[in-house]
Amino acid sequence: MKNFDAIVIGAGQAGPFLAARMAEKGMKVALIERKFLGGTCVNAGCMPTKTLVASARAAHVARSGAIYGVKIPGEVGIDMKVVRARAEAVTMNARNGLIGWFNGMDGMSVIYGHARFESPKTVSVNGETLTAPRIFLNVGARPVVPELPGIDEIDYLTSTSIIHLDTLPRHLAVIGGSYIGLEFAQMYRRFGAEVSVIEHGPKLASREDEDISDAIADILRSEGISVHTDAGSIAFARNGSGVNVTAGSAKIDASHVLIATGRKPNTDDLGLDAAGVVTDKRGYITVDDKLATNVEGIWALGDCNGHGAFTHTSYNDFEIAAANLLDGDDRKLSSRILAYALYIDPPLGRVGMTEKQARASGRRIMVSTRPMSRVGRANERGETKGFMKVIADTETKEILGAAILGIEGDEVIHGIIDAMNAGTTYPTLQWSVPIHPTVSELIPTLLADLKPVQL
Ligand SMILES: Cc1cc2nc3c(=O)[nH]c(=O)nc-3n(C[C@H](O)[C@H](O)[C@H](O)COP(=O)(O)OP(=O)(O)OC[C@H]3O[C@@H](n4cnc5c(N)ncnc54)[C@H](O)[C@@H]3O)c2cc1C
Ligand SMILES: NC(=O)c1ccc[n+]([C@@H]2O[C@H](COP(=O)([O-])OP(=O)(O)OC[C@H]3O[C@@H](n4cnc5c(N)ncnc54)[C@H](O)[C@@H]3O)[C@@H](O)[C@H]2O)c1
Repeated sequence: MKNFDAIVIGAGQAGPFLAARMAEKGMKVALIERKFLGGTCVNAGCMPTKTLVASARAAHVARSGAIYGVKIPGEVGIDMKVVRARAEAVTMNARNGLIGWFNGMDGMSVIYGHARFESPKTVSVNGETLTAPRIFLNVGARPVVPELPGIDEIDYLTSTSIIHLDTLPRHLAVIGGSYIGLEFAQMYRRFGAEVSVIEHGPKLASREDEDISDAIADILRSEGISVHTDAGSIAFARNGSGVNVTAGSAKIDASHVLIATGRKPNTDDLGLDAAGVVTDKRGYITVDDKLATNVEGIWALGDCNGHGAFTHTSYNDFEIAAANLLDGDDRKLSSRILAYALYIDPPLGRVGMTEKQARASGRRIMVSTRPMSRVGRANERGETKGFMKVIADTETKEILGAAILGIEGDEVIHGIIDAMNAGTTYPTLQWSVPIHPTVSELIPTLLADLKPVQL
């Protein structure tokens, strides 16, 4: 049996940083990872996909050159091998950066292998037993593949395998119309594939307000993507080297199928029963406001606790755990204001409540919207799709939430994220003096247009 002061299982976006902080404090730490340091974000998520999105945008801008008076002789072509190699290089730089950082770190043992609990204080990996008074779980999640008729007869892609594709599909059918599905749908359309999105719900990106979901669908349709919502029963049949996809009355002759129907936590093969750790019925580990599980000395961070499914929420879990356990601070999960972006182009930046959630909260609310076509910067850049929206509390004047679907929306939203985290009310933010010409300069104008809504 090997003794440690702490064991971290999973090297995603929380575990490595917490392990390093603990080692820095003089603790003897084991960091166990079954695949690659950096987890999903670095190896199969944000970093490769956003690199691919950048290639897709370059193709789109090149094709749009004529609008700007830029002449490109001949057709814009895509070299998928180069596209793939770029994403691979970004991943490898980040992964190797982590490997280099951990190499020779005092007090740190990085162990590659699949870890399982044997008891609340012991974990087995590669046939060895390790023990520690503190165990941190950062095991992440993986794609869900629904048992749809015919799925076992076909070759399908998931978000993990599609990033290794270095050829262009003739027709990509994307099952699932949320973050993963929509980012890949637009990307592959811009690479030159035909793309159909099949979503069984009534709206794309269904966590958003309907006006946002509708605007997203318009953006994708305007680029020639077929969008099928309320898709009815979905089934697959092999057709030579391709796949016939049926979705209600729609029939799609696809060459490739991407399954993007959600993710599930990697908690089913972790021996949680041996430790007595409780999960909810979907397998997410139950944690309190300080990320502690029901078993003393075991914490769960990142996607596996179901309180966020983003890199920044996982990293924030590390910050909360480190602040409480190492710095004598008192940080809580419930203080986090959720923000995220959807990286279609133009992107959607989001923070706080949707209008739907604000209405359901029973508050008296005010809402303001502004189309990007009335934003000077967007007109100058020739990219006027989308709109901005903000929701505020009529009585307290708090900003409750915002959505910026438009050029630089993922960056512009940070003005509102910062204001909300600082507790700034909308009348104060209205008096900021932003820079011209920017998209952000319209935020005070947007706030000035807040109108009460009928509940
Ligand atoms: C295609 C895609 C695009 C995304 N884009 C974005 C984005 O733009 N922005 C954003 O914020 N988020 C994005 N995400 C989500 C983001 O990647 C995750 O939320 C993020 O990686 C946080 O994960 P984590 O730290 O919880 O764990 P992960 O990063 O999933 O890491 C968990 C690690 O634990 C390891 N592991 C699991 N079980 C065991 C075990 N028993 N023993 C040893 N090791 C184990 C795994 O191998 C893995 O390395 C994207 C996800 C996908 C799939
Ligand atoms: N930009 C980002 O931050 C980003 C990008 C990609 C992924 N992610 C993370 O990855 C997670 C998973 O993303 P996702 O898009 O796979 O999942 P999701 O849970 O967000 O969406 C899944 C979608 O698939 C649909 N669906 C489910 N079953 C279906 C079926 N049988 N047929 C047709 N449609 C079906 C759902 O209605 C939903 O719209 C997200 O929660 C997100 O946090 C984040």
